[in-house]
Amino acid sequence: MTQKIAVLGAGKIGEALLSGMIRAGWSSSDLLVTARRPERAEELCVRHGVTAVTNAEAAKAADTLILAVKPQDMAALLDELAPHVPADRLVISAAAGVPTTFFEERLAEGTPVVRVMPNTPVLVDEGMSVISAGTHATEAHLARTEEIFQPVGKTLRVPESQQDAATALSGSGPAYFYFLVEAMTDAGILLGLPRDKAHDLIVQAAIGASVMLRDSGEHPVKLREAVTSPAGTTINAIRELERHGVRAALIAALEAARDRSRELASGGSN
Ligand SMILES: NC(=O)C1=CN([C@@H]2O[C@H](COP(=O)(O)OP(=O)(O)OC[C@H]3O[C@@H](n4cnc5c(N)ncnc54)[C@H](OP(=O)(O)O)[C@@H]3O)[C@@H](O)[C@H]2O)C=CC1
Ligand SMILES: O=C(O)[C@@H]1CCC=N1
Repeated sequence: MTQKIAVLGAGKIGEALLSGMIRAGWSSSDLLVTARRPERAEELCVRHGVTAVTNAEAAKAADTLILAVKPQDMAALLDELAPHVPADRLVISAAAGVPTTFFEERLAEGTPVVRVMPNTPVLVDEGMSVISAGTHATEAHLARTEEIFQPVGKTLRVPESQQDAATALSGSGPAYFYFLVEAMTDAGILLGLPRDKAHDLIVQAAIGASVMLRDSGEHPVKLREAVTSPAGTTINAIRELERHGVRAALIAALEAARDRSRELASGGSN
C-alpha cells in the first residue's frame, strides 16, 4: 500500500496541517490535496509543492485521508467519496461535532475512522490534537494518526463522548485568547498607550504567563496570587473581572461552543 496522505478540503486547518507535515519531513511528493475551487488548489500547489487531485483520485492514491471540510459539507463529500474509498483506507476527520458513526454509515463496512480535533497553533508546532477512535480503528490506526499530528504539537486520546467538550476548550480555545488580547489592547489604548506598544505588552504577558503555566507545575491560582499584592493594582482589576461576571461568561461561552458542536453532529445548518 502507498504511504501517501491526502488532505481533502484543504482550507485553513487543512493547510495548517499540510504545512506542519512538510516541516516534519514528509515529502511533498507524498502529500495530495483537494479543494473545491481550482484557484485554491493551484495556490496550495505553488505554496507547498504538493499535488492537487480530485476527491476520488485522493481516495485511490492515498492510504490516509484527512477530511477537513466544514461539518455542513461533510455529507456531500462522503456521497462523492464513498464509491472510491477501499475499506483499508484510514479516514481521519477533523470536523467539529461530526461523530465517527456518521462516516462509518456512509463508507464501506469496516473502514477505520479516527476523529481528531486540532487547533490552529499547529501552524507553529504548538497545536493540540484531541483524538478518538471509531468502531473499526485499531491501535495501529491511532498510532498512525499520532504520527501525523504529534510533530505539530501535543496529542491527547479521549473517549469520543468527550470530543464536543474538547472542541469547546481546545479546538476553539485559541480564539478566546485572541479575543482577550484584543480587549486588553483596547484597554491599553484607553489608558493612553499607543496601539503597537499596548499590543506588545499584552502579547508578552500572555507568552510569559503561558510558559509559566506550562513549565512551573503550579496551579493557576498560585500563579495569580504571586502577582496580586496586598492593596495593590492587580486585586482592583480582579474585583472588576468578578463584578462583571467574566468567570461566568467564560463558562457560558464554552458551554455554548459545546452545544454547537453537538448540533453539528448531523452536519448541522449554517
Ligand atoms: N479553523 C479551525 O481552527 C479548526 C477547524 N476545524 C474543522 O476543520 C474543518 C474546516 O474548517 P476551516 O479550515 O476553518 O474551514 P475552511 O472553509 O477554511 O476550509 C474548508 C475547505 O474545504 C473545501 N471544500 C468544501 N467542500 C469540498 C469538497 N467537496 N471537496 C474539496 N474541498 C472542499 C472548501 O473549499 P472552498 O474554499 O472552495 O469553499 C474550503 O477550502 C471544519 O470541519 C472545522 O470544524 C477543526 C479544528 C480547528
Ligand atoms: O469554529 C469552529 O467551528 C471550528 C472548530 C473548532 C475551531 N474552529
